[in-house]
Amino acid sequence: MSDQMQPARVQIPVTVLTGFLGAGKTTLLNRILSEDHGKRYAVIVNEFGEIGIDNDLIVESDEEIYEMNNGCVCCTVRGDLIRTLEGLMRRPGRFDAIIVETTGLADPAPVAQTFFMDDDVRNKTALDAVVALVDAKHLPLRLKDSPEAQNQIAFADVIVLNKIDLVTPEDIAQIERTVRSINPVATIIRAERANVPLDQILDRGAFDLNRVLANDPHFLDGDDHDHHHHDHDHDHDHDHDHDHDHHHCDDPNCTHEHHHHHSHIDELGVKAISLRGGEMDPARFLQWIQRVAQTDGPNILRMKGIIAFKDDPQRYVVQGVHMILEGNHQRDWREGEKRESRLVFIGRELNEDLLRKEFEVCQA
Ligand SMILES: Nc1nc2c(ncn2[C@@H]2O[C@H](COP(=O)(O)OP(=O)(O)OP(=O)(O)O)[C@@H](O)[C@H]2O)c(=O)[nH]1
Repeated sequence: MSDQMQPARVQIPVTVLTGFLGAGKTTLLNRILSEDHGKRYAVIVNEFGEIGIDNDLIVESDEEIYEMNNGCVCCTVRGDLIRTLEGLMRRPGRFDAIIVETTGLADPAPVAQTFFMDDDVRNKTALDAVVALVDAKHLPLRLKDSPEAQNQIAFADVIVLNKIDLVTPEDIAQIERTVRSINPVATIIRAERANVPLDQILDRGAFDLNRVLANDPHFLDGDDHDHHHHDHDHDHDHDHDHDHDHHHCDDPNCTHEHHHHHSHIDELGVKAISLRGGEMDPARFLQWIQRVAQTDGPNILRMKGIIAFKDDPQRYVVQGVHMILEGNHQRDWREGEKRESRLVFIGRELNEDLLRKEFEVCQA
């Protein structure tokens, strides 16, 4: 049936934020949520690691935030994504656009595919742009060790070359050439703390299905297996407490790599270590975390935590990428909120037992 036969529909624009671990996706999302643009966004966040820290790092706003923490959006939680989108569509008029923040290890292609595969989703939404954040400082390293980083850049319509404050002007020029060589057509915007003019990333109508099909003629094929996946998801929810969420990807029926070079997280050798404890001694904790960033930094793709310091009325947020570490007070602990400390390391060859022991010793 030709599209002309269909009655005109209002399609809700969807922006997909991609980019490797720590590249600046949440920073950009927080800008979008904080800026006075008069639009209402529904935000869907998918996170790697089971403690759910990302959701605590998103600024408070009036927007509706939906969390998907049961796996990686590019594989097992695609069914969740479709269900969440369908739920949103049942309440039209509550928001003007949708933003999907993917995990740093996600392949954006199957996420984008979702907006074309499912009839209901396809009719009611329009993929507006895939926006990729790039960490200018760590990109050369990422291109060597993480094929996902390259996929994310290759698939993007708009690329935010972020963290330019951490590199020299000569480096930026070189990195921009590298990015350009991976993706010759995307718009590239340089940024510090993702300070891009929002009209350059939102409501762009930048997603180009024809370009995607030219690169991957199978982009719109193979719905069967995906349906199988949807049925499959919930069998695995109990896996949740294992060291990380991605083992279900070993499902022999998972065919993403078939079309999309999806490298499994296990193949990347990336592991998430989630630590939980009580109140921490500030001096001991800060000294320890700085030492860890120094000694284990090369293996730490991402670190983030929310720490309850003894006698401190505010939550302390600590986060890092490799050897770069940041810490800030965030907000007051709420009445009745459990004063616990949570810390996640995502990386390679990390000594879980040792990190766990040392973390415990930092407790007050
Ligand atoms: N120096 C510097 N730091 C930045 C910049 N943008 C973000 N950061 C910091 O980099 C870290 C990661 O930023 P996020 O926005 O959380 O990155 P993300 O892509 O959401 O990370 P994941 O969700 O873990 O994949 C945080 O500590 C940020 O404060 C920048 O332009 N310059």
